[in-house]
Amino acid sequence: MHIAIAADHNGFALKSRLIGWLSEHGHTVDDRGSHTEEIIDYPPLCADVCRQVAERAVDRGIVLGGSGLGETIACNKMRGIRAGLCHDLWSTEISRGNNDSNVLVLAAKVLAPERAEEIVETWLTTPFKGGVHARRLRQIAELEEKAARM
Ligand SMILES: O=C(CO)[C@H](O)[C@H](O)COP(=O)(O)O
Repeated sequence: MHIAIAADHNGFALKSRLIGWLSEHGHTVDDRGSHTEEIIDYPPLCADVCRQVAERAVDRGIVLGGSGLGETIACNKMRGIRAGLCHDLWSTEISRGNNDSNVLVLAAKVLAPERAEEIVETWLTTPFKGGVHARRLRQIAELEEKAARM
């Protein structure tokens, strides 16, 4: 897959490791920054990755922060984005199987690097189940449309 990835200062080190893992596993990675451990605000990084996903310049996005909570809020403000904050394999499977998440958010201050790799692998290989979940995603998309008109 073609994946855009970004991290703030808290996620920088884990981002570097994951870029290596993704490349070793045959994925094409677009590193959108940050490129240093200097303190940086995460919302513009989230917006950039999500724009790549929404415009289909890439297949999926990955964003890393300390807790990942603010990143998840920011990403889900972007039209067409379904971002999931995943700390374990079960929620990762749900985020793909039920929610068809197109952006994965990871908490660098919570996850061991090995677990982060397992989560990424699960997230990249779990298919969307469709069915009743497709109906619910349509309902979420309708909420997004209504909110845009408010
Ligand atoms: O995870 C995050 C947001 O959800 C950020 O990494 C975190 O909020 C940055 O905070 P600080 O500047 O205090 O390191």
